[in-house]
Amino acid sequence: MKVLKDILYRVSLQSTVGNMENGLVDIAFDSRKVRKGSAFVAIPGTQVDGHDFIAKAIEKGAGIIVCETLPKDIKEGVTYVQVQSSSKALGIMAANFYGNPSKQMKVVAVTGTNGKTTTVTLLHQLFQDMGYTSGLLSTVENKINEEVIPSTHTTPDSLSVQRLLAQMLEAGCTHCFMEASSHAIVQERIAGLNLTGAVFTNISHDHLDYHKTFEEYIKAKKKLFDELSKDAFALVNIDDKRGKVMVQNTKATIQYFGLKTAADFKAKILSNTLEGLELDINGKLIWFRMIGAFNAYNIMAVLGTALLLGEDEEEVLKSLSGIKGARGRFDRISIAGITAIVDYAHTPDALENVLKTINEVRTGGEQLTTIVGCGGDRDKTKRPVMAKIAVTESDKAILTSDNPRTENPQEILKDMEEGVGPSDLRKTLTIVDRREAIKTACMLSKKGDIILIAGKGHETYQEINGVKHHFDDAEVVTEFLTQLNQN
Ligand SMILES: CC(=O)N[C@H]1[C@@H](OP(=O)(O)OP(=O)(O)OC[C@H]2O[C@@H](n3ccc(=O)[nH]c3=O)[C@H](O)[C@@H]2O)O[C@H](CO)[C@@H](O)[C@@H]1O[C@H](C)C(=O)N[C@@H](C)C(=O)N[C@H](CCC(=O)O)C(=O)O
Ligand SMILES: Nc1ncnc2c1ncn2[C@@H]1O[C@H](COP(=O)(O)OP(=O)(O)OP(=O)(O)O)[C@@H](O)[C@H]1O
Ligand SMILES: N[C@H](CCC[C@H](N)C(=O)O)C(=O)O
Ligand SMILES: [Mg+2]
Repeated sequence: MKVLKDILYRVSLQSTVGNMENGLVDIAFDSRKVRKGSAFVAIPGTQVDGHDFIAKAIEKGAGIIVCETLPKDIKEGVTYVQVQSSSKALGIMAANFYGNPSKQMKVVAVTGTNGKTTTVTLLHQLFQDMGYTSGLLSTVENKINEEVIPSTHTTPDSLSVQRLLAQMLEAGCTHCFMEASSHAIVQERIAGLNLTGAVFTNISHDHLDYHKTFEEYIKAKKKLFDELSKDAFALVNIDDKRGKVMVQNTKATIQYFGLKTAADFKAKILSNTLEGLELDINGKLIWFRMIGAFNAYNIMAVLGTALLLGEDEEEVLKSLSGIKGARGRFDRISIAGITAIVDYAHTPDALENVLKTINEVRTGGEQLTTIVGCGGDRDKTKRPVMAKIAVTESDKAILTSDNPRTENPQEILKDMEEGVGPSDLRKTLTIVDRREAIKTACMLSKKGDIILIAGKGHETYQEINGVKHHFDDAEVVTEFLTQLNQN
């Protein structure tokens, strides 16, 4: 049995009541998961306050309570630990509980509005390809070597992070590549991690529902770099206007990557087509299977990380050149001479990048139809902006539902329509039902045309009122294009 005082190593304590030698069988931050002998950590949340469940946790057998405010009613035989931030304490306690796995592996966290999943997935594939056993924590899936563990968040809660890392270590993983979402950084889901390095891809409009202002959103991402140790590396996109801000207070060794500005890892795009990218990297001309200029940034982030981890440039480029990237990111489906592209672009910046890429690589003449929606219970201010980008950059746009969650899809679409100017109305359709929207786009397309289905990428569900219904953009478009092909 683990002992409380060991688990609290490096947690800054404000006060304690009771026996610090008490044992614990596990740690829980949800009273519903407490069992006899658990330590319960009370966290103030966005919906409720964990402190309101302390009595419930004790009733269920918790012998240790970690909290920010001590309850009035102190129970005999229970140990109370008061800390300034329970979520931070939880991260450090989780790391101690699982034996600090991140100290025995090389863990790299990637943050930024777009490109996190792509970058960590490429890194995982690259290191597997180069003969390492490595782990992955991402929006699409978590992986221990090649074993897939379903993912519920972009960055799991801190207990899950540490548990997964411990499992990775046990499976022989030497590296772990993980996404650090801004929510996770603010909520201290990565507290207690010993990072070998952190990467910044870019920052643009998203999640203002949660962070309230763009400044707060920048601050959230910057916190990752502020907290790196002096032995770590901070690899930053120099072409992003906030790149330097990210690392202005870091103790880590700063390195830059980019395409436009002088950088430690720099590339030039030689060609950009629907087949892939050709890059000039230090005079070497290399072909990659990834599509779009934004992926040149992701490739450079991956190359920089691999080199900072001590890998050989030639070997890295050889492997990287054959890698395809993450599911649902610029996935191409060609049937009946029509090209459908399924992409996870769910921010204005991502949508603009994907559409610009398509417009750069298309030959002209063909019709480009974009199907896009915006998620419910998420940043409302991006809705008109994304609709505007879709209609401006395409020949036809169909506004439809993404994951409405608890919102009325019609209301989300009304918010989106605000972004469509009068002159663009004639090329815009609004079809609430996503399946109908995809069907309509297929029926309006002919040989040579392109359909972009944006926003859901790898997702295989549509979340409506708390229920996830099976829905897969790639599956639906394949069904309708196949029907067209047969007629
Ligand atoms: C807004 C947000 O990020 N919420 C996360 C947060 O929950 P919360 O603060 O709302 O928690 P709460 O429900 O208020 O409860 C507060 C505390 O009381 C506890 N509780 C609650 C009820 C009870 O009966 N007993 C009890 O002890 C809860 O366990 C919790 O510790 O902490 C939870 C545990 O870690 C997360 O699961 C939850 O993610 C929700 C489900 C979510 O949807 N998060 C999204 C927005 C998210 O995190 N997204 C990012 C990616 C974004 C991106 O970059 O695209 C991600 O990393 O996935
Ligand atoms: N470096 C990049 N810059 C801008 N856009 C990008 C970049 N990389 C990918 N994208 C676009 O953003 C979409 C999401 O990419 P990805 O899943 O890699 O990002 P993410 O940061 O993991 O997103 P999330 O916050 O949802 O986890 C892609 O489908 C593509 O349209
Ligand atoms: N991690 C992002 C994913 C958005 C994906 C999009 N399909 C949506 O549902 O809005 C979020 O939770 O905001
Ligand atoms: Mg992601």
